[in-house]
Amino acid sequence: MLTLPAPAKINLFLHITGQRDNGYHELQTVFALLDYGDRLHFKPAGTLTLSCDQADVPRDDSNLVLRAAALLQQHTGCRRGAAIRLEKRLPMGGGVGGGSSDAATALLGLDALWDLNLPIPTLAQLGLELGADVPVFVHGHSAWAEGVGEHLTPVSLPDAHFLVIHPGIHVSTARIFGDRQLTRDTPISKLPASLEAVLTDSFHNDCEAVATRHFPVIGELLDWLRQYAGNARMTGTGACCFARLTGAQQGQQLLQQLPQHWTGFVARSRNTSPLHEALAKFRATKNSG
Ligand SMILES: C[C@@](CO)(OP(=O)(O)O)[C@H](O)COP(=O)(O)OP(=O)(O)OC[C@H]1O[C@@H](n2ccc(N)nc2=O)[C@H](O)[C@@H]1O
Ligand SMILES: Nc1ncnc2c1ncn2[C@@H]1O[C@H](COP(=O)(O)OP(=O)(O)O)[C@@H](O)[C@H]1O
Repeated sequence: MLTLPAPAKINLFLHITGQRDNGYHELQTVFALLDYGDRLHFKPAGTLTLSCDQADVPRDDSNLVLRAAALLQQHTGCRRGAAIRLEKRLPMGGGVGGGSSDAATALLGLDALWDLNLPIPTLAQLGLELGADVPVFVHGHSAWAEGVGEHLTPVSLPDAHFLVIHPGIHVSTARIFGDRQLTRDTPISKLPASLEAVLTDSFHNDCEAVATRHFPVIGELLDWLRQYAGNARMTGTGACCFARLTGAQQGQQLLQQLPQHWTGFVARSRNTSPLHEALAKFRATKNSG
């Protein structure tokens, strides 16, 4: 049995700098990986199956975990199976990359379980076919991202705690990107010098205004967070919003005061993904045994 984490991410800012002919948006962002997320359990088996502890998670071929597994089989010709159990903790359509991270963990976990040993760039290329956010989780570093999110430069962020709140709604990425009022001309920025710099006003999330118009509760959530932390912001295309904390304790206190119907978690940013740390341990144990 192999158990691996699928960490969340937050976009510390998100600038839309243009749009390609195929409709996809050019962006600039910093992905901060977090030490909180889903978990996947893998058992060798004759066929591919997926189970999940949460009723609203798709278990059919639309689940990114099964799509990742099928893509890996197709790419390598491998016909081995696995019984995969998904422990879902991240909100779906929350902008914290749960589905993309599950897909990356499935790619890397099955690569290890099936002894395929594909290079990381190959797995990231396969991941990109599943979603723009998958490569950052495959590479496993907090990163400055450009293009549609596939041009990644690892960054070293200072150790920071964040409160991440989900207002209980599902935001479709395609709906936000399809809005005519979305600002698509933010000037290109240079890689900022520090985390503090990206949490200041000149960096922002271009999707925030559109998402708040579609879902006023996101504006209410930002107002609530800003009473306690000036740097509150939405992540990705929503719906979650986050604030940098003075420490874990402040986060626990704020979670106690959370209005009804909102849920949240406190997490630390990680420069190296917990997934890659767990895989390194798995490989070390395998090689020594
Ligand atoms: C913008 C981000 C920032 O992290 O938003 P979140 O999804 O995390 O909220 C992501 O890059 C999103 O990546 P991901 O969620 O994988 O998106 P995909 O499945 O590839 O695309 C969903 C839809 O969004 C639109 N899309 C996506 C990415 C992009 N750079 N431009 C787009 O226009 C396309 O219409 C696409 O059909
Ligand atoms: N394993 C999965 N976990 C979450 N969502 C999934 C998964 N597989 C497929 N999906 C689909 O992807 C959509 C967005 O996924 P998610 O990554 O949670 O959102 P976001 O990109 O906003 O963080 C979901 O609404 C769901 O329909």
